[in-house]
Amino acid sequence: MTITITVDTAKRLADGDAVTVRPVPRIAFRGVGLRYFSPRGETEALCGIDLDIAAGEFVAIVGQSGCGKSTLLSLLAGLASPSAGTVLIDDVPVTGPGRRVGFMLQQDTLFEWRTILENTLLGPELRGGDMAAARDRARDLLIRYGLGDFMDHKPGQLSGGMRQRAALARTMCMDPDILLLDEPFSALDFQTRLTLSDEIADIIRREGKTAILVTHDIPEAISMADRVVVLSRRPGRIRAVHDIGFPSAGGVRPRALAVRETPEFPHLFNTVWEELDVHAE
Ligand SMILES: Nc1ncnc2c1ncn2[C@@H]1O[C@H](COP(=O)(O)OP(=O)(O)OP(=O)(O)O)[C@@H](O)[C@H]1O
Repeated sequence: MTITITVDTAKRLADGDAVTVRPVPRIAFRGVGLRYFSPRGETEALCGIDLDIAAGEFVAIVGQSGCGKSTLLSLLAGLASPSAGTVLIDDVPVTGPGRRVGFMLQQDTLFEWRTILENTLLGPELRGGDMAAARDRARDLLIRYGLGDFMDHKPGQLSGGMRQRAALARTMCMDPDILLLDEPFSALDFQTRLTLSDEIADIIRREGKTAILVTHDIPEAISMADRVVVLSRRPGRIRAVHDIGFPSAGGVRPRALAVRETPEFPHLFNTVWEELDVHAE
């Protein structure tokens, strides 16, 4: 007999059983569906989502507008509950917002009246605890993200890319295991977007976080992620999952550019584009 088990259940096996040990995924969607109810009627946003994401993996979600991408993130953040199925983090169902999940959004939502350091310290202030340690961590993060000289500046004195790095520092200061990135670069100009997406993917990988990026930008998804998940039109179902085999950044050219110049890129881009089915009625 061959049994596939999780690490947790390995102890219970009888001698002689052939065993494939599979670690518990950091994130699991099991048969997940979600319907919104409003005075204007019912909207089925997601249907039959089954997806495992390993610890440390970087997954991008692409799909047409309104297909349920942000809803998927809200389910993981515990801000919405599934109408069907279960969302699990380390095998534990998500029942509400928790400390393990951090958000990075399109709008950086920095408080304009607070300095960059004070913005970075917002989470620890709300959570309470050792503020001296939090201050050290915040300073260290800001230095590492290239904002060491701007800690005492107000957000209005920073460029769009710097503001997003500050927003990332604020999220990372809470040390989440999982990062949800909801179109974090879409308000930036193209050049900033390319370099910042590289920088942020590197930071997230270096710090061993598990990340889910929602984006409309196929090249961005391909160049940042380990896997690209394509959702169908609403109700969002998983249409395809692509493993991305490009090596990590490290060269002189930004990975976002280098990936676009590989021979595999056009085929992958066209495949995802067709799966998005933008012209269908
Ligand atoms: N709170 C809500 N109440 C009712 N319907 C909602 C609610 N939030 C989202 N919807 C609907 O659910 C569907 C999925 O929305 P969602 O924001 O998840 O899509 P999306 O793929 O992230 O869209 P976009 O790419 O445009 O941001 C849409 O039709 C949206 O109008």
